[in-house]
Amino acid sequence: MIVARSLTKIYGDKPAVDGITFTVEPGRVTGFLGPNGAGKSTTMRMILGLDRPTAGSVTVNGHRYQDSPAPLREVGALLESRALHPGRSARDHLRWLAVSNGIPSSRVDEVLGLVGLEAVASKRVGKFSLGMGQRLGIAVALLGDPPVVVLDEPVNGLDPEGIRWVRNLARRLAAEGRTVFVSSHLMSEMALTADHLVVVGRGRILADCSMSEFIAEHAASYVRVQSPQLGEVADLLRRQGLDVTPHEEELRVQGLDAAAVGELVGKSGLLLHELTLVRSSLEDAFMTLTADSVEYSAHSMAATPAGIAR
Ligand SMILES: Nc1ncnc2c1ncn2[C@@H]1O[C@H](COP(=O)(O)OP(=O)(O)OP(=O)(O)O)[C@@H](O)[C@H]1O
Repeated sequence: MIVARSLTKIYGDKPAVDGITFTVEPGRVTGFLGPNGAGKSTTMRMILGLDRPTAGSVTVNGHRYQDSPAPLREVGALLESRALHPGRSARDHLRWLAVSNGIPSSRVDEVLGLVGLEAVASKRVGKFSLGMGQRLGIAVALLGDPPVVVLDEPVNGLDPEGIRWVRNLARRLAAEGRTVFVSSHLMSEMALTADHLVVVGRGRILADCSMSEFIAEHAASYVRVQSPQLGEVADLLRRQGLDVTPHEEELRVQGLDAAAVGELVGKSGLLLHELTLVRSSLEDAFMTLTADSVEYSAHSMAATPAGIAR
């Protein structure tokens, strides 16, 4: 379990992480979601003792990471910036880490198999593609068979098969009872992977809830109704207490599902030309939630078109 309390990191006079409190529970995948610059990597670096909090604290299984007697066996991590010796093979890199952390070298071939790198285990890591490098990073994270796994943007640079593999791996690790904390700036990715979400923007928590609560609260849906008798249909539905918004040549109806709206209109003898459930995507919900927290948005670029052309 990871517990952050009022965790804060200030660079210069700018808070990168601004007093956040959250818990990452075992047995589920917790998605750490936020736009670029939201403070995800900084938070993960503090979890792993690579950055010192300006204030507040974060503990892994009850103590600070740097106080752990066997850190690699306690927390496995994939961070964005990896320090790999380019001349070393993948197997030698893992062996070196295993030996220096008291992990049996038999585990090296196990993790190479787990991440699908057996065939290139002897290749120099300097020659690895981005995707192979990500797989090696995940092999490092799993080397100590840790109960807590922290993955910073693990799908970066992966092809669709690799993305699916990471997703399944994260879910499997959680099903084994581990604490799995995965960062991403893509809601669509998290929607398929995470059971729980911690959403951050500009170093602050914007949401901390289950995936299903997030969907229920933020992904709005309505029934689109088209009819040659739009005014009468609107009156009928409003009399039933429904929330009806005229929009161009259609009505947007909230409060009942499409079938129930259709039955109501059908019973009244009014004509219907279209009845569709429209769900705003989770990506839209995430964009709306984080709109004020995005550091570099397309709007600021659009305001300076000359700058883009150069
Ligand atoms: N070493 C540093 N020195 C100064 N500022 C930093 C440093 N590291 C991060 N920052 C700033 O802190 C803020 C949060 O950065 P961080 O990398 O944690 O965000 P992130 O959510 O991981 O985003 P990304 O997905 O772009 O990496 C940003 O404004 C960033 O510019």
